[in-house]
Amino acid sequence: MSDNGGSQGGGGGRGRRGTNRPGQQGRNTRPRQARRPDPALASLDQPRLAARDVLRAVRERDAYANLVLPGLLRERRIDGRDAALATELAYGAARAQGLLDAVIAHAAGRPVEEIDGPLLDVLRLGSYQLLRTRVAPHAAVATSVDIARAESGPGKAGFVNAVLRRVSERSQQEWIDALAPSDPVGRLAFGYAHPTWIAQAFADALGPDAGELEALLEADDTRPTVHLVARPGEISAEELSLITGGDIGRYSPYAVYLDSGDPGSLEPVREGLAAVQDEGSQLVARALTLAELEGPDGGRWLDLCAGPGGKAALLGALVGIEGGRLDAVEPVEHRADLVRKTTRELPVDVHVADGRDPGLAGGYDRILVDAPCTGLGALRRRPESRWRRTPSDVAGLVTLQRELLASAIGLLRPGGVVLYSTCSPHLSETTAVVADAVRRFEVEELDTGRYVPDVPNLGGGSVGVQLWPHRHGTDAMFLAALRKRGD
Ligand SMILES: C[S@@+](CC[C@H](N)C(=O)[O-])C[C@H]1O[C@@H](n2cnc3c(N)ncnc32)[C@H](O)[C@@H]1O
Repeated sequence: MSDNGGSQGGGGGRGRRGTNRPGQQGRNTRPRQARRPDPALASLDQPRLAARDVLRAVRERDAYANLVLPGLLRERRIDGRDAALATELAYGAARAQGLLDAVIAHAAGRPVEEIDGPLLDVLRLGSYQLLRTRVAPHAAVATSVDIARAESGPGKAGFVNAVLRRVSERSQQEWIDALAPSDPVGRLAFGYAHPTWIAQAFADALGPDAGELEALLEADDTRPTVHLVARPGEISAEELSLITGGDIGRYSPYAVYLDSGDPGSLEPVREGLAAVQDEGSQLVARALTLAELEGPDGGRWLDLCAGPGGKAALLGALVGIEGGRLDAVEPVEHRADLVRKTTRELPVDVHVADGRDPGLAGGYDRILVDAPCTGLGALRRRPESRWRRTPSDVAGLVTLQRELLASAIGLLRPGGVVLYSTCSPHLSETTAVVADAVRRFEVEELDTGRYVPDVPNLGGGSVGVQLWPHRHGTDAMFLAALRKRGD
């Protein structure tokens, strides 16, 4: 599913107002109940132990690193530089897992599946430091061996020591030269820690600009800047920038970029005047408001896939300025709750329903279909997700995307506009879904680039607009505006 995030890809983040990422429902995202402190672990390097515990939660219980880590840091009172180190190591090792595992397997002389899980976590942590940070090699090895010894005994610690020493014999580039596949896409994918099928999907979406694949993968292999949205009618981007010290965004009139720090601790975020939201998501919501209708805008707007509510909050604020109302549909109860919280005090009505048949009267002027998707455009924000997704995820999502877009078109009034968006650039989820709708229904595609004004480099694609991390610093959001033909 697409996201949002610290969460940004699909809308809001994890500020006090409680936004969450799409696609995270049903996961065990809470830090486990604090265990009784183990005296053997108390003497270990605490930031590294925290990072290791995050890797373990990701491996053992399918947890999301970016939701587990903040709780762990709070619970263990790890802050300042230690918190920054734990964050860098946990997210970095989760993101680079495929590359690290190939190196570990080679150094250990066996597939990683044959290495005990708890030792593999420690090896990933140590290898990440050796290959991708400036941590001194002896410190990377010694701290990892200490963790393995405290938990698994001296024999296992010896194994960790031997493998990490072998890893340390080559630089990251030397390992890439030795182990990467020889085909160009596979090689880039390996070096920038992406599954090859995802790099290939990116290359396909770049099309004639596929020469940018390396720049894209590099941007996608880096921790992103946090983007804030200044809620219209509550605070301006200028005021938010003054209060937070962040820079005003380049493209969205509501965006402010934060270099560092915990956005949840900022007063405007705590008070609900601002929230974490990728600038690309802001542009998507704004594009719906700018698209040209035929006939006047009656102020009946609909967000058909609203949870957790990042875009609904922006749309609710904007429709409210014109005296209109937004209906927000979300089938997952706890995500609908997040929409309610995020849109409190806005002219928004939340409906727990399936967007394919939401039971609402038609005749909407503007509809957003921010469809559930693979989220391949927001991998930067969800460190481990690239290693969880599989090509087989795509087909089921495409069916749902087509059905949701068809439902939206049915709910539009003639002359009304639907904006279809995904935080995935995968062509099956983007241009193919739109082309299918244009073929099957009485809709015309509008020139979507006009609704993201002043955003350069939108490429020459024939359908919709594709934003890219390496070009725009946003998640790889796709958007296309369709207008229903008049009677
Ligand atoms: C990409 S997210 C939307 C993000 C949201 N627009 C935001 O900005 O916060 C997709 C959402 O669609 C919801 N969804 C899944 N199946 C759906 C369906 N059949 N009808 C409507 N929404 C659905 C998911 O639960 C998820 O919350």
